[in-house]
Formats: sequence, structure tokens, C-alpha cells
Amino acid sequence: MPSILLINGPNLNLLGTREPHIYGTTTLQDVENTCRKISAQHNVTTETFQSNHEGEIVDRIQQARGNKIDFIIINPAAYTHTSVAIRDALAAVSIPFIEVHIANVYARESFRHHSYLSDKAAGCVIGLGTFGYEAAVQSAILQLKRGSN
Ligand SMILES: O=C(O)[C@]1(O)C[C@H](CCCOc2ccccc2)[C@@H](O)[C@H](O)C1
Repeated sequence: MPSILLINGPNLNLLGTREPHIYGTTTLQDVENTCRKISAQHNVTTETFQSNHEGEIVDRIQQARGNKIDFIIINPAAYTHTSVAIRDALAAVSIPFIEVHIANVYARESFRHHSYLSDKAAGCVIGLGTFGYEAAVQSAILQLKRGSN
């Protein structure tokens, strides 16, 4: 069964509990449950991982090859703007990925306007709130089906 890995970066464990005016009131658990439900409807499994630590995210990406992950959906959070290490880990495993951002990063501080990942992503979903995760899962499923045809 095809498998998606959903990775969320630092502070996203607080989703839905702080700064609702920016990130909304949906919790990370809600997001993960919704992604699992959507993928299950298409006979795709979704594994979820959240960490506040860059090295743990790198480790999880590296493990994805051996864990037979077919697609990655990642919100790197603040590491979007700083992490060559996460960029390099994604390149090393050669698993297609979609980058998700809840807020419109281009409408925020200028330091959020650069991503170390976007140019290597299969696609980016930015500024659609937590619905962006649903859009990313639906797109990943379509790409996986296309690849299996
Ligand atoms: O808009 C996004 O999804 C971001 O990846 C969120 C990051 C912040 C994640 C922290 O999320 C929180 C959620 C609730 C309360 C506090 C932080 C931010 O650093 C990026 O520039 C854009």
C-alpha cells in the first residue's frame, strides 16, 4: 500500500492553541487525523511525525527510504528558512515532497520569504490555512496514482 509521511517542524505541536489569528484553531492532531482519513479513502497510508529538533527531522527523512515511504508532505516551520540539512536529507532520499505552509509567508516578515526547499519540491501549498494539508494529501495521492499507471 502506498505510503505518505507527513512531517511537521518546530512549534507546530502548539497548532490551534496559540496565535489562532495566524494559524487558526485546528490542532495538529486534527490535521494528522484528517490526512490519515483522506489517504485511507484511497488505500494510501499516512504516517505522521512532528519534532522541534532539526536533527530528528533529518533522521526521520533518512529513515523514510528504508520505511518504504513513497511521498513526503512537510511543513518545516522555521527550518524552512534556515535548514540546508533538511534540504540535503530530502535530496539524499530522492522521495518526492510537497512543502506546506499554513500562513502566506510572503505576506509576513521578509526573512520568511526564502525557503531552502521550495525549488526542489513537487509543489508548494502556501497560505491556505490547515486546508493546505488536505490539498497536499489529495495531490500526493493523485501523483502516486499517476505513477502507478
Ligand atoms: O505558515 C507556516 O506553516 C509556517 O511554516 C509556520 C512556522 C511557524 C510554526 C509555529 O507554529 C505555531 C503554531 C501555533 C502557535 C505557535 C506557533 C513559521 O516559522 C513559518 O515561517 C511558516
